[in-house]
Amino acid sequence: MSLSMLEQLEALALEAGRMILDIRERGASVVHKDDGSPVTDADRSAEDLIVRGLEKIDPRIPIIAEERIQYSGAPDICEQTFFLVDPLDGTKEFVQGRTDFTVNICLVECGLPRLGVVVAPARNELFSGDGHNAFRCRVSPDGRLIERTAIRTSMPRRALRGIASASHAHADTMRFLERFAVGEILSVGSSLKFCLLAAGEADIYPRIGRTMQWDTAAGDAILRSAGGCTLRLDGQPLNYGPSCAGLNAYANPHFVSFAGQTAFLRSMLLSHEASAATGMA
Ligand SMILES: Nc1ncnc2c1ncn2[C@@H]1O[C@H](COP(=O)(O)O)[C@@H](OP(=O)(O)O)[C@H]1O
Ligand SMILES: [Mg+2]
Repeated sequence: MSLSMLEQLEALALEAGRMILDIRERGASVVHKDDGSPVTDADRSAEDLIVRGLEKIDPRIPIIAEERIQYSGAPDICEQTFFLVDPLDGTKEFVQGRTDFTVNICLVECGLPRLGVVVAPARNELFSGDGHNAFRCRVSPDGRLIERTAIRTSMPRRALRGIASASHAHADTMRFLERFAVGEILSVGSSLKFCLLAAGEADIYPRIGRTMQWDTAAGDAILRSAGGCTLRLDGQPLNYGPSCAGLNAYANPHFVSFAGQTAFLRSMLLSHEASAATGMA
């Protein structure tokens, strides 16, 4: 029986996750990029493995991957169909010896995140979504899927449960959470934030700060597949694809991810005039 595209992406992300854990076991070497953010040999090796795998799955689909775009530039994107790859999201957490780091692969179609896979290798977990259904899977210590459970977002409560970046939650993010009367706030590194919204463990994830499309696409695909949504602060949809020439082409605007419906989040954003009041749009 031939595997679906989602199953092939899951297998590839699991393989990359195993490689990352092996490198961590041996001791990863860390250098800092021009922007001061860390990169390790685990990021680079996992990305090479994923790119080779994606080229085998469908050589016609262009690949935008975090590390290679910095030295070889971006390929031409036709009709907004392409893979977005972040081989190791949450590199800071990885370097600090924490478990909230992930492997991310997303297929973008028509500017929308359609298929997404996020593997958290140190937590033995995989999340995925195909546009209709989302899954949380347990992974065995040798990297096999051993249990697949369907997940949905939970109906947001009156006191929203917030989730924010562990390493990059700026004052603007905290002000946003206060404005929306968020009660408890979980602090988590990497794209796991989207996955925890998708699994019903949090309600709202505002990101008032810099992210790139490869950081968010796979997690966002899973959240949307589970019934949630992601909007820019002005209430417009968050889309994927190059917005200009150069490296900033794949930078995201500020955004909010939500466990409920798009119309509800949009009316919340507009009624609170979040972007206008803070100048954060
Ligand atoms: N000052 C900074 N240093 C490092 N990464 C930053 C950053 N500001 C934003 N980021 C982005 O935030 C991502 C991590 O997300 P989070 O803060 O939600 O854990 C990083 O992904 P990488 O770890 O793949 O580089 C990076 O793209
Ligand atoms: Mg990243």
